[in-house]
Amino acid sequence: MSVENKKNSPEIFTKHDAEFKPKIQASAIALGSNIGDSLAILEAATAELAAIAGIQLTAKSSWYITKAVGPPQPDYINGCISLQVQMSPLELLETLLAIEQKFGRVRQERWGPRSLDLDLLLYDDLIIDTPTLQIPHPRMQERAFVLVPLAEIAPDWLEPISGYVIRELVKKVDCSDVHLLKGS
Ligand SMILES: Nc1ncnc2c1ncn2[C@@H]1O[C@H](COP(=O)(O)O)[C@@H](O)[C@H]1O
Ligand SMILES: Nc1nc2c(c(=O)[nH]1)N=C(COP(=O)(O)OP(=O)(O)O)CN2
Repeated sequence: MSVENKKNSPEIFTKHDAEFKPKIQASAIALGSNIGDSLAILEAATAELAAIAGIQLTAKSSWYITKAVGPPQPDYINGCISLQVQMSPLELLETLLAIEQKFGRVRQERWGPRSLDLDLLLYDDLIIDTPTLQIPHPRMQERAFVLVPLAEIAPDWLEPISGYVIRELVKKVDCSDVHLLKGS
């Protein structure tokens, strides 16, 4: 198959094809922060992403206060956005990592506190499994702090590994530690 055809057929991407630039695709991103002025950081990061060429913000969830999963640390603010992107999954990941850096993200312990975490959850119905990038995000199915905001903006999006849509996945997790941040 020609490169041009591969670009237009996301369903036949393989792990070796993550650098191909497709036409416009939908993507979902999870945002989280529990250090600094988290709400301001999350709003600014969203605006920063939306201003990038090749990215269009299509939906933004409410913000939620969530109990930290992992070692003891302050509560997080979490939310999700959906985008139309005209960049490859790898380019999108690099864009997210650059914005994390800009907002002072320091990588320390796994699941430790951070000023900004941006996770690439879904990219159309693509499945990618490489050392640097896994899509769908491998832990999204078990995370109420991801599924609750995602269900708000994309209830019918199919998570291609489980075969369930987001509104079904959110019913399978305990959402008692996820609370709407009033006014967001
Ligand atoms: N789907 C993904 N979204 C974000 N980061 C990913 C994804 N798949 C692999 N990665 C790698 O994870 C680290 C970032 O880890 P965090 O501690 O969650 O920020 C990054 O180096 C990616 O290569
Ligand atoms: N409530 C809440 N808890 C969390 C949150 C979060 O956003 N909200 N992010 C984490 C992410 O940890 P890390 O990025 O190190 O791991 P990952 O690669 O599994 O996403 C760990 N725990």
